[in-house]
Amino acid sequence: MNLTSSNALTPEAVLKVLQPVQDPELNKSLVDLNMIRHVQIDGGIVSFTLVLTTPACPLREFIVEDCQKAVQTLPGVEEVKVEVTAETPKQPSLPDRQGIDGVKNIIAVSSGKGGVGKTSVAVNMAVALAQTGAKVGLLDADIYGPNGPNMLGLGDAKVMVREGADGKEVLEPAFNHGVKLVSMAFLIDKDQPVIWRGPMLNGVIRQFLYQVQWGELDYLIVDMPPGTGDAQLTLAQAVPMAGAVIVTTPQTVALLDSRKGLKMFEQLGVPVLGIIENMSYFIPPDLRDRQYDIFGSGGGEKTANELNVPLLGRIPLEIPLREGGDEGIPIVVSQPESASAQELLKAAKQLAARVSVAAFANR
Ligand SMILES: Nc1ncnc2c1ncn2[C@@H]1O[C@H](COP(=O)(O)OP(=O)(O)OP(=O)(O)O)[C@@H](O)[C@H]1O
Repeated sequence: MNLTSSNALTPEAVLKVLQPVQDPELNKSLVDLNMIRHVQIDGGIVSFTLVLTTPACPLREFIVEDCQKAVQTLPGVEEVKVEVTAETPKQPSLPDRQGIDGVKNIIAVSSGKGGVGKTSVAVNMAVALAQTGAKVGLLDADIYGPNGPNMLGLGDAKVMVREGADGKEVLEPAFNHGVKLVSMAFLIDKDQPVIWRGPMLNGVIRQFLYQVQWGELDYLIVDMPPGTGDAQLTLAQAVPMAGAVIVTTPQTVALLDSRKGLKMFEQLGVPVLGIIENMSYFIPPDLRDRQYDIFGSGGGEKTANELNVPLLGRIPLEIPLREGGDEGIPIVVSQPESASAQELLKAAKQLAARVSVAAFANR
């Protein structure tokens, strides 16, 4: 009997023992998903690359640990080295909707009504995703309150127009905190009221989608105007969307409006990836262990359950979040350890996970 060969530590033996380890979100074997690559053996040291479906994977440590435990059951293993990288899947294209070259996932951030913190959430989630290593763009399509540039510290930025390789005009996005940005604010005179008819808005949104040099992006976050209007319709009919996120506060009135928004996206064939409850509770700066439910509590969770969509996060009301927005340094950069920054990062990771699940479900 040849004991050495049957017990030999080989790449095949490593893949075999990793076969039952699943991606907990996709419920499929990591090996079958081609997420385990470049298995190498050097004496008792086993090394391989784990290719996740998003750099923002919320279960990264958990999956690495599962892999290490499985490989350590093989005789002769002294150490398991896992190099973690990511390849974000691209949403499949649709016959009647034209994707953007290089842009893998387009995500709308919407709210039923204004002032719920939609832009703050969109900006911070975009920056949080970039912090995990993802390539991120932000299209600020909120004509009524295009605050994206101010919140990203790009208040004085202008859209740069130049001639592309094919002689057509192309727009260069602005860039800060790891995020590429184009905003309606770049086109609007700050002192003039915005009176745009549907076709005009439609034209600008399409220009921002297709004429901007976005380059390679894992996620393009679109900050929508509040409500259910032309911008939502244009976006949903133009590009294949990974999905929409609805931002709400815990109050009943805000939640009723959110339900309408959610129904609208469903009617347009855009999956709702989740709800984010903002201003969930107030943390006083001088009493950090206290929480006050200024706008009520539990509303986001109740609505998410009722409508069968995940609640991606509950962001507290904190003064530094507002200050960060005013100063152009998002709280995930200025105070990453704060409760709201942590919750925004968690929500961004949950969102990325939902996008990956949707991309694989559509294959
Ligand atoms: N969790 C929070 N804690 C503290 N301040 C917040 C929070 N969320 C938002 N704000 C503040 O509330 C104000 C409104 O937020 P924001 O502009 O993000 O809302 P919005 O929903 O995008 O509004 P609109 O749709 O009307 O443009 C801003 O001054 C912002 O800094």
